[in-house]
Amino acid sequence: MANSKYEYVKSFEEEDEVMLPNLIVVRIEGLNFRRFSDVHKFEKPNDEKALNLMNTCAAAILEEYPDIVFSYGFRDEYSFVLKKKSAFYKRRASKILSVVVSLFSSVYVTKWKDYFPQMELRFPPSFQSRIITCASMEVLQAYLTWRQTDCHVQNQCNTCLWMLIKCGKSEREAQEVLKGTGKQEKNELLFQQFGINYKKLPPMFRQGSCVLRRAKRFKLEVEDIDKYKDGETLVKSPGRNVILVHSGNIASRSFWSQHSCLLKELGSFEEDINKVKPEYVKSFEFERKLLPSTWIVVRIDGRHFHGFSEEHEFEKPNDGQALNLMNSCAVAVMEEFKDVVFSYGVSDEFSFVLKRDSQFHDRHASGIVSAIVSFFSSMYVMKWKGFFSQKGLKNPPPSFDGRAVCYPSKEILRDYLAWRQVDCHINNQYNTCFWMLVKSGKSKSEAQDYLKGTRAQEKSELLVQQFGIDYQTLPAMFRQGSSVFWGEEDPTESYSDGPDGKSWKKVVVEHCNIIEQSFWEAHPNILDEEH
Ligand SMILES: Nc1nc2c(ncn2[C@@H]2O[C@H](COP(=O)(O)OP(=O)(O)OP(=O)(O)O)[C@@H](O)[C@H]2O)c(=O)[nH]1
Ligand SMILES: [Mg+2]
Ligand SMILES: [Mg+2]
Repeated sequence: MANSKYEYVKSFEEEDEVMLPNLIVVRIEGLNFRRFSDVHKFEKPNDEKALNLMNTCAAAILEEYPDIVFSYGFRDEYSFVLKKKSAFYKRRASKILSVVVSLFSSVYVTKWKDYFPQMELRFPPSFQSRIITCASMEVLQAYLTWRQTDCHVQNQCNTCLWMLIKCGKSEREAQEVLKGTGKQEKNELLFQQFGINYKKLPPMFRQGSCVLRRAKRFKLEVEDIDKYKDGETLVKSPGRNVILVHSGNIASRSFWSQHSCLLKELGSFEEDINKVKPEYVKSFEFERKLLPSTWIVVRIDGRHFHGFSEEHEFEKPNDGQALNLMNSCAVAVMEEFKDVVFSYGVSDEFSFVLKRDSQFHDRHASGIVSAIVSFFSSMYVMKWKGFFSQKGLKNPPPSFDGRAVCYPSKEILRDYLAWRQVDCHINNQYNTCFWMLVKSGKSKSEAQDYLKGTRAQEKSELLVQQFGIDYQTLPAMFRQGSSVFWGEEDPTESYSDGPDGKSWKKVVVEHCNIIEQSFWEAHPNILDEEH
């Protein structure tokens, strides 16, 4: 399809394929979870229900993405390991980290009430995610050991801390008591002061949780079984194809060899390790930064929304409510992330423009993309009922992929937005014709053939002549997409706080031509770098 002079903006997109033979791990972590767990009154130091909710989300990820063969999590983090030869999203880092965090977030919201029936979700949970590349099985082993050691250290420390707080110390005093104490001393403190034998605490708290694929010939009646195999605890089966296991050393040869799918899809470890090389840890913490002083655009796009819209019976070719739901989530993104200065949405996608000098997540691509995608996904599920009161959300809940691209000048940024709006126009005109033909009795392939090679002008005429539709009179939202931005001051209305202390403004949604100069002249503040 001919697609305008603006298409050159695609050349600013960077390749981010994780090359073979690197193994791909995605780690997600709760954003602002301290506040989230306070507001939702999680038990300290471990809330069993919250941990099981995390495990359920991990299980949903394994059920939905067959390339993920192993996952390990504790507290508010989870790591997902893709099989060795995975071609998931062509091994593109940004796509992979975003669809994982997106689905995790939307499942978290969907399943919330199963674990917290008495507690309303007060605000959307958000997670950030990143890719860790492991050049060999040895590096993967080091990564898993590092995470499980962290689980242990954090849990022991938090157990002491909260016991001290529960018996009257302030958080600061408790931290003072624990300063400089080793593993052994902490165990003794727990035993002597509180009669707690650390080793007897639930395995899920001490060891974290693994969700992995069920072996094909898995014969046990899992729900009834507590203990199986050496020192591992199989709690229950959180999904049809996956099992939940707790184990003291997930990066040991023996654990690996007990789970044939790990050996098959990932390979084996040469020997057991008990120390992680510092240079490996450094590599696990590495993150790519986006170029300074460039406009960052994060574009998100619904995953398999063709199927999702069919399943939820969206109106064709445009469902006003579905689009309004997308817009409402974009408004929430702008209110939450004050560095986002403009958003443009069409169909199942939204582009978020961050101001040129934004320091959001230190300009780390994965932090920025995942924070926005995760927040948007949680919001979408939370707001669903408000837009589709008669329709339940089916399983699996929706997810979005995302990527960040830098544009070096305002002109190129505007060409990017023009590219999206031209795309909106082309697709909408085509889809309007296509569905009118189908509704008038043609089969889908007949309609496709009929429209093949037709130009804009011919499509316009077809609509007028055959269906009496003047394309220009169709709703502006369908033809122009939706532009979301901080509106100008209007003292007659009530407003929420604007970006960077500029109060008395509110986010508005308009459907207008953003290709023409006039829009930007009328709204000089949007891309004003003095923000
Ligand atoms: N009926 C209906 N369908 C919509 C609407 N908005 C989006 N869609 C569907 O969502 C699809 C979005 O296109 P894509 O993003 O290219 O396709 P996708 O199925 O989401 O696939 P991926 O993005 O590659 O995962 C469209 O082809 C439509 O089928 C709507 O308002 N009504
Ligand atoms: Mg899509
Ligand atoms: Mg799309």
